[in-house]
Amino acid sequence: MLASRVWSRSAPQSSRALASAAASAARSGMQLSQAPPGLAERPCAGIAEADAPPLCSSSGDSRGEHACRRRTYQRHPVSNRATPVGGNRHVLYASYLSQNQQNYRSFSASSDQERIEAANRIIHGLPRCVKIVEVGPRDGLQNEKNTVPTPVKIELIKRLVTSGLSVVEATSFVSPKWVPQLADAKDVMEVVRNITGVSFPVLTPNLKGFEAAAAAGAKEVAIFASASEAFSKSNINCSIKESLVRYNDVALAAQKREIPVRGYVSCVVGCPVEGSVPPSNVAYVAKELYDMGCYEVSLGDTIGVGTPGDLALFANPQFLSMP
Ligand SMILES: CC(C)(COP(=O)([O-])OP(=O)([O-])OC[C@H]1O[C@@H](n2cnc3c(N)ncnc32)[C@H](O)[C@@H]1OP(=O)([O-])[O-])[C@@H](O)C(=O)NCCC(=O)NCCSC(=O)C[C@@](C)(O)CC(=O)[O-]
Repeated sequence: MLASRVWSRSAPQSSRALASAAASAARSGMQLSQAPPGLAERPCAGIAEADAPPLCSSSGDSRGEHACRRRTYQRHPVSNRATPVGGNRHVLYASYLSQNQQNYRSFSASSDQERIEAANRIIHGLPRCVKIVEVGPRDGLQNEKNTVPTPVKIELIKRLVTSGLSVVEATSFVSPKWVPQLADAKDVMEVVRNITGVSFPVLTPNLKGFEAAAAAGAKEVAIFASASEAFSKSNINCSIKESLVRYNDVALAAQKREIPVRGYVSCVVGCPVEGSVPPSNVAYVAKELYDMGCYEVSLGDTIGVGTPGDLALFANPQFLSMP
């Protein structure tokens, strides 16, 4: 299964916790988020701003049904302009991160008692909640050697929902020539679109996919660019720049229909073809996706090679303004 790490709501904590959460994300589709500077943040329903923990991964979807405060770069899903709320969060986050780096340092270089105290500080600093975007029915099944029958996919989705997941990426409206395993996207959506209280985003690589998804009743779509040129070409058969042009068309079409769009950036640390990927590529693609209207942007350590140091970089408030 491929990895994803979001940057949309929530604030990262220590670099190690962040990395470990991102590593989990790589395996399960759980997504972490952190707000880049100048982007909107908004509280989760259920917790007053003053009570909110300084850091929080997000949970659930944009409806805010979970009682956590989301630090989000979330703008209104279909608006092109972010509305900043609580603008000092990045400062809070930065000081938090450096405090936790100190905690880790004292953890590794001190007495037992000091280690216990440092461990407690780290544990207390863990996020109160995380957003889980379950991507198994899409990201998992797209790689199956044999195509899973549609009723089995639907049953899988239903069981995932029953387990309490509130965002389940249901399928992809991609070319069946490229991903035959998901050629039944319309049939899957036919059923799951009637399940209420859960978001079922679907991947749409182009306008054709978006139109098909919308016609099938998709209420949320996801566009997926890459920070690696080689991965972009092998995954969606076009350059990063070309993909952004396509995705801009999708974002505009989605905006007209008031369909929220999530963004993915793949290969944020490493690419199976190119090797290491410059963080400036990630910043560029993430910002483009955000600017075209994505309400959240997932940063994917697609091949799971990130280290705490790599991932902490994305938590830096200056990350988006990297040259
Ligand atoms: C992007 C394309 C379509 C370009 O593929 P292409 O071959 O360059 O496109 P094309 O425009 O030349 O079209 C080729 C054929 O596909 C059809 N077609 C074209 N578009 C669609 C569509 N939307 N739905 C259905 N059919 C479509 C089109 O009509 C045509 O059919 P023909 O005329 O030959 O009969 C193709 O490369 C593709 O579908 N790629 C998707 C691959 C994919 O799903 N990858 C997901 C991998 S996971 C990932 O990306 C990372 C992520 C998201 O998980 C995050 C992370 O973990 O990091």
